[in-house]
Amino acid sequence: MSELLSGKLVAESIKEETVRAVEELKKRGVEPKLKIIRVGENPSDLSYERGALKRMAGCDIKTEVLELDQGISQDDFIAELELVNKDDSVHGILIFRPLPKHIDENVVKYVVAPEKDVDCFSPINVAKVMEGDRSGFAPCTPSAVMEILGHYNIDLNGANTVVLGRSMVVGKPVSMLLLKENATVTICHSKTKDLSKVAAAADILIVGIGRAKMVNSQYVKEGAIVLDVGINVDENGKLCGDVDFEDCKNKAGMITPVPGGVGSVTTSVLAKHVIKACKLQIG
Ligand SMILES: NC(=O)C1=CN([C@@H]2O[C@H](COP(=O)(O)OP(=O)(O)OC[C@H]3O[C@@H](n4cnc5c(N)ncnc54)[C@H](OP(=O)(O)O)[C@@H]3O)[C@@H](O)[C@H]2O)C=CC1
Ligand SMILES: Nc1nc(=O)c2c([nH]1)NC[C@@H]1CN(c3ccc(C(=O)N[C@@H](CCC(=O)O)C(=O)O)cc3)C=[N+]21
Repeated sequence: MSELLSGKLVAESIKEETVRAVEELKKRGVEPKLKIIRVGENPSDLSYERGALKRMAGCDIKTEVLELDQGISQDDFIAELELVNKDDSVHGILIFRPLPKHIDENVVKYVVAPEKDVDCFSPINVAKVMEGDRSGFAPCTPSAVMEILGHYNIDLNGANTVVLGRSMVVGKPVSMLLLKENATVTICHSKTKDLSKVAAAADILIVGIGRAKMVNSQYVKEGAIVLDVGINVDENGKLCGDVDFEDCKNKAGMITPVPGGVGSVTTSVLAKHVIKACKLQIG
């Protein structure tokens, strides 16, 4: 059995740092606050919301959920978002995505205040991730991957890293964050030829494709480090990743489980980002 990369452990260590930072802010009379904006009742939004609320409570970060009707017009959504932008008591804004189809994300993304945009929706923050400028906010999930690699002192310098998936939520930003740390990055997607062969060349394999247990031991080089970003529900209704953990656990050198892996670090990063946003805004 390979070494388990424990997201829970990493989450706990980020949480401790965050709790201390919140205490400091409160001494200065500042109460950090996150506003979650949810349109409708998408189950995956609700599941993230539950985890986020629990984590924020554990860090003593005030959190409010703005629940908007599934049918809200784009103009009304923008008006609501502008109110949150202007509200000085709110330091961080998390908008659940994807938004309903009638609300154009390519319009709305320009509205969210970049200094409050804790999950990298604004093009300003996307550009900063591309440029390797750490002054903005990278999305929480890719940042969680980096936190795990950092916590376990995994050397990225020149490391042969393969990322499966190229979404704006996971694959693309994590690739840019890895590149910033001088990893050599190969980005794969649904059109990649000989996917298992490309993956099996990696020293570090990051998987975010949304295909339950698709990545088996054929995709994994002996001793490779495997981080599974996937969150799916298997045939028995249990949470599982995009990696077939049972098949890969002996071949990989280090591997994240699901649950208890990357997903459990995401909300800790969210809390960390709220504190960063708060500090940015109070100066
Ligand atoms: N841990 C957490 O907190 C979070 C976890 N997730 C999870 O991460 C996973 C990915 O999410 P997300 O990026 O939003 O998903 P998307 O569906 O937006 O993107 C999936 C990506 O994987 C690629 N892909 C899909 N099927 C294959 C395949 N058979 N072979 C190779 N590449 C493939 C797609 O390629 P193409 O571009 O060619 O279509 C695409 O780039 C999901 O399991 C999701 O639940 C997501 C957000 C947060
Ligand atoms: N702007 C935005 N950013 C997101 O990151 C985002 C989003 N919108 N919309 C919804 C999806 C879905 N998503 C989940 C994350 C964790 C769990 C989850 O189940 N987490 C478990 C832990 C899982 C584990 O331990 O691996 C928990 O919190 O207990 C589910 C869903 C994020 N999303």
